[in-house]
Amino acid sequence: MQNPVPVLSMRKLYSSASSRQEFIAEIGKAAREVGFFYLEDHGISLTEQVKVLDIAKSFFALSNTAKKEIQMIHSPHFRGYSANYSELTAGRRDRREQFDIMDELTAFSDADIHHEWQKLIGPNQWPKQLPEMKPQLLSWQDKLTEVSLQLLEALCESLEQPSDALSETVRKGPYRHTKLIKYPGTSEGSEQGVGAHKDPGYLTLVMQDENSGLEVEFEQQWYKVAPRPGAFVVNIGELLELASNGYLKATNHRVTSPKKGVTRYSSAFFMAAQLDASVPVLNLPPHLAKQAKGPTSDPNNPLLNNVGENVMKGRKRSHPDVSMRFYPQPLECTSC
Ligand SMILES: O=C(O)CCC(=O)C(=O)O
Ligand SMILES: [Fe+2]
Repeated sequence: MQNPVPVLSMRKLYSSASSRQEFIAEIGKAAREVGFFYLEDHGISLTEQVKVLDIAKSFFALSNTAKKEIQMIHSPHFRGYSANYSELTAGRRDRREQFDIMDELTAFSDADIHHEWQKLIGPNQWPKQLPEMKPQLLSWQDKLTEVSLQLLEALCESLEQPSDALSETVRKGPYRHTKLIKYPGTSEGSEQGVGAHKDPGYLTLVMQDENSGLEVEFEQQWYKVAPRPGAFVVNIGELLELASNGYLKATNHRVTSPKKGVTRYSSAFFMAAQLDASVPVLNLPPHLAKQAKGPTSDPNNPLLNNVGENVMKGRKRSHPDVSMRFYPQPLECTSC
């Protein structure tokens, strides 16, 4: 079977009332059946996208010394550069270099910290060699937030809820996380660029360059999500699966390394509820509720009520070196 990921045009959301309803039906179907879709006509130009991929290329081309100056190991807030094989997914090392940012904020003073997850909040680390990177990526992050918030509203409508059914959970500002990623080629056949996983938040928007590598699991098979110029690849995260009691689907995906001589660049934007939010399980109408089989992830998943604690748990698991340096007690004890 060919690529099961459908293509949606966001323009429909702002055209006639009937196009809007069409979009809502399409996004609902895609989010339920595949958990992935391509998004076109989202208002972010190809030029802006290329600029972000270009700054990613410039960043990863900096010397190792320059990149190490802003390595994540210097940041208790899990921001900055990660070298190949330093991140773990499903317990295995990912062969990818990354640069992570989140909201640019001032860290809490120790006296104001009541929950460990508050330490996620703080400033980003930026390379002094590329002063344009900070304004460019922060503005990119804002634009992708706008798109994601509109998609979240459309998804609420597709569940026959008011469009603002989840707005309270992002009112103070959703939790946002942007990554620039470089996947180096390999002669080893298929290496783990990033291992199979579901994203934890509400929604993820991925921008790929012209090289494929992203794969999605659909009906127990892996499919390549080929790049589509100008389109974002959007996927549903576990928080939306839980909020819809499993009606919407958070889908496993992974990236396999490109072959020798090819380098793949991408950027992923993750949006979750604000860190102190309690996310409601939506009260679906009976005809949808009877198709909601409960989430495939752990039904006792504390994600719904402890967004911040869960983000922290995920960051520690992915970056054990940062965790060891700043949060030396064992993982199991994070909430004791
Ligand atoms: O690089 C990509 O295409 C996707 C990356 C991804 O799934 C992730 O970082 O969660
Ligand atoms: Fe992902």
